[in-house]
Amino acid sequence: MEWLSNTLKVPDVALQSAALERQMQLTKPPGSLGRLEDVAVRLSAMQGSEKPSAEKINITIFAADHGVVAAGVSAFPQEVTVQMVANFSAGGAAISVLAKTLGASLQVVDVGTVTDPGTMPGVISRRAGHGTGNLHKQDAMTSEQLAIAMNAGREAVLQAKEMAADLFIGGDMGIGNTTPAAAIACALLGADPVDLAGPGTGLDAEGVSHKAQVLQQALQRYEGLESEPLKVLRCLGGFEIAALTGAYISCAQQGLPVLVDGYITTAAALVAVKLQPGVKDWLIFSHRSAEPGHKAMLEALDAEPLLDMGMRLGEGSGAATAVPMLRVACDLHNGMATFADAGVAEG
Ligand SMILES: Cc1cc2ncn([C@H]3O[C@H](COP(=O)(O)O)[C@@H](O)[C@H]3O)c2cc1C
Ligand SMILES: O=C(O)c1cccnc1
Repeated sequence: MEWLSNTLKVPDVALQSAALERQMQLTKPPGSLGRLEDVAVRLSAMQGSEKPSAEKINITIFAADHGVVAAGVSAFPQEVTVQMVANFSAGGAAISVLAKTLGASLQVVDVGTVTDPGTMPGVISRRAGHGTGNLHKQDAMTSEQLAIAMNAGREAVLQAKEMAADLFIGGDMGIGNTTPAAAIACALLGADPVDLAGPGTGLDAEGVSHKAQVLQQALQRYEGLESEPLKVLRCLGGFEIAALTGAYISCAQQGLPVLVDGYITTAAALVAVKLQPGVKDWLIFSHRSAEPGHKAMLEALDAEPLLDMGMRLGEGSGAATAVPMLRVACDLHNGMATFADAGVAEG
């Protein structure tokens, strides 16, 4: 995993200044397009292009199972993970529909569901195991498994780069994965599980309180986690979260902008940024999940997402929903006339 410490690219400062300058010259009061302006300027700097674009989107969903489901932390049974992999492949999931709407490429990487889904169209097998160990009682994974999962993320990004994607969206599928996501956030932020555990797929208040207890017990087994992001990922994470972390670091190494999705992907982003702070420059945060603990993670990352739609699905669905906004931002940036072009008087 030496690649983890490879140098990150840095967004182009000259293009950022040029894009900012252009925004000031477009026929509108400066700043009047609000965050659409920021996003176009950031994309221009990240893509190293005077004409930012969000047309060619690569969506990769990482799917895996979680031993901690045995502790009763999800409203849904574990077999749903592999059933949803089949649903992605058949085109019936929310993200399948969104990918079609956006004309985005969609692939699924199986990083370790409990049962092997076998060969399916659009599903790549990079299995690190048959689900993680139960983080309530043991380390979630071994170092070897962590490396397989993180490499799976890197490989997906290299492919996205090869197909000249403008933007990378990572999605998650794994019943129980709001628990490792919360565990990671608690460990890295020194937060209390009571504040970060939420209903996920639909636990009631009693279920949420049980989940917080499971998290509390899991966290008690470790010390000094705040300064050890890789250990946090290995002991308290999941294969798909590790793959997403690897993918985000890889995007920063390749200079590929990322649209971060919701709760689970933000936990992966948190690990990536703790490992390599420069990753943050490549992340655009798409939406605020309805999962209550998302807010704390976003605040820790000093991130203000574009949308707040009450979504809490995962799969990359929140990020995909924000893509039209990025397209609008790019079209405005690239297509509007300047004051000089249009002969409009400046203020
Ligand atoms: C049918 C279905 C489709 C999903 N797609 C994403 N998730 C989301 O919900 C799960 C996390 O919530 P929890 O920790 O409560 O299990 C993950 O699989 C996540 O991707 C789904 C969940 C279900 C049930
Ligand atoms: O925001 C998310 O990513 C999320 C929230 C609940 C369940 N699954 C995913």
